[in-house]
Amino acid sequence: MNLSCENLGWSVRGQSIVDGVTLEVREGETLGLIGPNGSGKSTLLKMLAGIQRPMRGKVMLGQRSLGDLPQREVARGIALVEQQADTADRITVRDAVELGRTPWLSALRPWSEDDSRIVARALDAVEMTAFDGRPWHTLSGGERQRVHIARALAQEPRILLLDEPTNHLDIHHQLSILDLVRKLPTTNVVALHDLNQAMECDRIALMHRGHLVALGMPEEVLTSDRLRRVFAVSARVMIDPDDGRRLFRFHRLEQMS
Ligand SMILES: Nc1ncnc2c1ncn2[C@@H]1O[C@H](COP(=O)(O)OP(=O)(O)OP(=O)(O)O)[C@@H](O)[C@H]1O
Repeated sequence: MNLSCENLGWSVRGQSIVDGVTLEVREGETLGLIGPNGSGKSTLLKMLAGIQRPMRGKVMLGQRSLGDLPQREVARGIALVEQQADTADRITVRDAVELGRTPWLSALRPWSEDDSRIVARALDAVEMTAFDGRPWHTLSGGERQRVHIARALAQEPRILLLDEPTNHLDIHHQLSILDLVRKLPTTNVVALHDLNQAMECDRIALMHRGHLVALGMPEEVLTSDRLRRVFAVSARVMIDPDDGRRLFRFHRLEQMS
């Protein structure tokens, strides 16, 4: 099921934060969402997830506008891991992940062994099984981030939206989370600041001052001219001799000779 948006916009006090964004996320792809601080990535993700109502335009899940769908149906289709997500203090790691099953439960469909298996699998995917009885407030920032991701996985969405999921994570867990996300059978949109990590996505969407200024294959979007204009950096491309992949090394513009 495709997620798309048309002419999406959101403003605050007359200032445009997201403006005229039209985008179709392809089924099964991992789309990297990049852009400088304040360029509108989180606002766009929240509108795509249906937790922030667009002021202009619309978000479509398949053929239907998100605004016309019941919240429960949206929650079964789309999971969002927010940047500074927090949760109530007095719960354990397992409780937090079990919350991901909420959209699937009802009086007619109570908690079952299947739900327990899905929760266990989600904890395992983020390497948090050993923490399952730990109170939430005792977790480190990176551990909390991994539990939030597990909660989203337990939701078994078709579309997974992640706002800087590698924030707080050590390098091992950054790589394993990104690897995990790429291998999931879901359609993913991942906001990232690390442009070398973004290069590993199927496509990249580049936001600048609320506008979507480029969308395409990583090497088409991340040209040195764009990096200079949007991020005010110059980039040197290096090739990894082991696998031939491109890597960036960045310099602030004023450092350039
Ligand atoms: N409710 C709000 N009230 C006022 N300003 C807002 C509000 N929400 C967002 N903004 C502003 O909109 C701009 C875009 O914010 P957003 O969080 O979408 O950017 P971002 O690209 O995700 O940034 P970052 O990379 O720093 O996380 C920022 O300048 C932010 O301060």
